[in-house]
Amino acid sequence: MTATTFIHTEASTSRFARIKEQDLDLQVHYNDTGGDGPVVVMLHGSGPGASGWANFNRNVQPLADAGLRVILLDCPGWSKSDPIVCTGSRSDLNARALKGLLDALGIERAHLIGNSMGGHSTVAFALSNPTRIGKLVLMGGGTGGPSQFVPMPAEGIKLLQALYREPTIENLRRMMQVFVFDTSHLTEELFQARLDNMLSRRDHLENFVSSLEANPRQFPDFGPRLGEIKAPALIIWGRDDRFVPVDIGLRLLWGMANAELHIFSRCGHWAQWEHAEKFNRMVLDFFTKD
Ligand SMILES: O=C(O)/C=C/C(=O)/C=C/C=C(\O)C(=O)O
Repeated sequence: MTATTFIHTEASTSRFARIKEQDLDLQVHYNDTGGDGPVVVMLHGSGPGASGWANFNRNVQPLADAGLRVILLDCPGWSKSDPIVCTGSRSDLNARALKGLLDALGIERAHLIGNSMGGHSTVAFALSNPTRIGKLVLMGGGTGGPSQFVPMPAEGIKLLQALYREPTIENLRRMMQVFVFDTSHLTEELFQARLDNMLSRRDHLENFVSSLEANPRQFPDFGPRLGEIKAPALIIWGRDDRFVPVDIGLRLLWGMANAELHIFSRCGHWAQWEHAEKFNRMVLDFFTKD
């Protein structure tokens, strides 16, 4: 007899929570699935139409099947979470939202996986809530601030901002062309899903543009404070990342007390999607072994 695999879908794992944390009093959307093992929260990037599910759809099943409780938070201003204009540090705002969600769900401690903006937010959360974190996985993000080699904003970030200002399929294709290394994996279905997500929440797009106008540096440089983070951290980067260059990963490696770095070749800004199988193995190994 063969065992039946439980398939974790966006719809069946979709949940809402009211969170109150400092200045925040809003509804956030999240996905919650998996086993009764350690909790892992995944935080998505800042692209138009991004969401926890869009960023991590290749990672939920293997981690949940291994018994982890997998939570994907849609940050305020994305997907089905409430809209917001952010005039200060977006990394810290997302960290407050995460604290609010963990409190609402009665979760004391969690491993965190952050992609791009999600990496910045993970570091912000680790700095403000050091007793609430287990291990950290950071991909394509962890701190704002300069690259030593690439003019900032990087070409991908310029295309991302252009897409927010003019959310058309042409601008989406332009951004996605530099988003991943091997563009042959980008299907029409993926483009359409992204476009639908984007256009279904024009308030989010307009708020992002207003936020940038109020404060162009949404993601502060945590460089001087990285040494405060003692939690084990696995930093994963794409060699060919044209959004957040690979030397930002090196800055994290040097700055954090207990970090290791893996660089994938033939990989852009979406390591967890472009190299999903190996990424999932590495992360499971990192979470389950001492
Ligand atoms: O400006 C930064 O440092 C961060 C940029 C991002 O967070 C870009 C992320 C893009 C995605 O993850 C996406 O799915 O669109």
